[in-house]
Amino acid sequence: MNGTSSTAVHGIPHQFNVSAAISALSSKGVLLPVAGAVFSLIFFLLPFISSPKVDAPIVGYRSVFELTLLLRLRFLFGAKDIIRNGYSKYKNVIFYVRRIDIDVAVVPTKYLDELRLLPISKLSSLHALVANLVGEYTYISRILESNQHVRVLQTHLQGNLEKFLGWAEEELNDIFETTVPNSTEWQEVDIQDLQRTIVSRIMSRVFLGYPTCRNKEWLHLCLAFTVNVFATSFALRMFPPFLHSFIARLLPSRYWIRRNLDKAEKLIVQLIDHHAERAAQKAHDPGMHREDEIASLLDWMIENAQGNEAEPQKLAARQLILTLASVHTTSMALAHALFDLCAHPEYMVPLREELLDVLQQPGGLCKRNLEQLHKMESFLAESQRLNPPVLLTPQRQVMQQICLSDGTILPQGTRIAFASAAIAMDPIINPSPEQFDGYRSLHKHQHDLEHGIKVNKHAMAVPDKERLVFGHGKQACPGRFFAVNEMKMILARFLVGYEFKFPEGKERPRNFFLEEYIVPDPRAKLMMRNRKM
Ligand code: HEM
Repeated sequence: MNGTSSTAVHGIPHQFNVSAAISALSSKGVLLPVAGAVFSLIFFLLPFISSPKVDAPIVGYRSVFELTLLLRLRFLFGAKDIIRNGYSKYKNVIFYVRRIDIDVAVVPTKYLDELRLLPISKLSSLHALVANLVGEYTYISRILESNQHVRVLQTHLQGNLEKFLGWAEEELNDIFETTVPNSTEWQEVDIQDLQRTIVSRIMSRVFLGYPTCRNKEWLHLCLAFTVNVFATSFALRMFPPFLHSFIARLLPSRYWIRRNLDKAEKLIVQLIDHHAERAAQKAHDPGMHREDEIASLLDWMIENAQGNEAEPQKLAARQLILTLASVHTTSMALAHALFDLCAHPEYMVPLREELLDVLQQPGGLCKRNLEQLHKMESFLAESQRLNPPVLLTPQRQVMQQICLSDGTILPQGTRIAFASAAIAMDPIINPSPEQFDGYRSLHKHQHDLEHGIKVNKHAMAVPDKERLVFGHGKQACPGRFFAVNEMKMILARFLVGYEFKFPEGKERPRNFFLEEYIVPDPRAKLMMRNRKM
């Protein structure tokens, strides 16, 4: 996946990705290592995988005679059933699943309350992410040096949500004028690619500001980096750690990660210079408003850097990591929502009516109006419930031994995760879980209101034991409030201006699974045309 080509990049993101993994695995740079993996597994890998650290059942074996190697290989494409069966059998106790590179302890949600506020020094999502992405060889381990990428979202993005959503809307207006197909005739559209284009422009506007958000080279980097990171990490995870340094040198995708980072750094240096020029202008013109200085999250990161955080190399890596966390997750969720809308067209009219009603208020797609789109939020939440990006979330690495309230010990080095997707399909939590009910969370909230519970614990961005798609606790996704509003804003534009349907003879595309990651079929398209007003 080269760093300059202008062809569309199909990628998926950790919670962050799977079509990246799928296209990555099918790219010729990775086929060889994948084939080698089988050999490697048989002869080397098994002795190197640490055995379970917690005394808990291991799920998934078909019989006592099944080889562990086969179970690990089956997890590659059969994780959904293995985890779901494990969850139905051991809902309230810890059980293990065997991934190709590690055993993961799946922990029941009864422990969430005591785990959610533990400091990162004890239980770390970052370390789990870095390990999943084989960070030492994909340069992702740089995020362990500081948490600046989380601070900027938790403080500046979250604190100025309205302003950033305003910028998002501006960018969206331009995208709909210049990029989104415009025709009164039905035409087939690669809707996943279109969503990636839209979301990467919006995120770049927020992260780097205007005009970088329209810089083709940067936009390509955003998508290529994720694909290259996933391609490299999936290939490496097939091999025992002692071979990683050797295999990494053979992987073209790893070479391209390095190139992506170098290019990003050059661009960031220009932006740092620009920031310095504006700061100098301000020194001459004290009347200049502070708002003019902070034109992007990058500006905030420069101004609020601690230690060596403002070094261009570090800022560039963090910007790409922010992109990796935000673009594919959001664009995939939007693609799923449109697939679900076509599969359940009865929702189109009520969602559109709610939207047109809200748009009677001044402010267009401002935060206040977006918050009124209750049906749309419920619909998006249902689409995510049935099509989450990851089956096991949140994931954490135990950094120091933890003793749980019932005496259960989680030893240092244990990888823990929650069976988020299986929980969402639990009929006690969500009756008739296989059925798509676009108003499910709306009805739950209405039911709560009737019983005097005013707080909306069913709001999409509020992490809850029964809804873990954005993680949970202190380390839950720091971009989730922006993400939900952004998705509503984009879906609203499509609903107002367009009609959709599946191509002739097609139905809702199935999802692909790779380990715990889920992606929509990367080949799936939609038909769209301008709506007659
Ligand atoms: C539908 C869209 C999204 C989904 C489903 C999603 C999901 C997640 C999940 C499950 C986590 C891990 C949380 C945990 O371990 O408890 C996470 C982390 C993260 N997300 Fe999101 N996310 C989305 C959009 C975004 C957006 C738009 C941004 C940026 C504005 C963002 C930034 C991040 C970052 C930086 C992290 C890593 C935090 C860390 O390093 O600990 N995400 N996300």
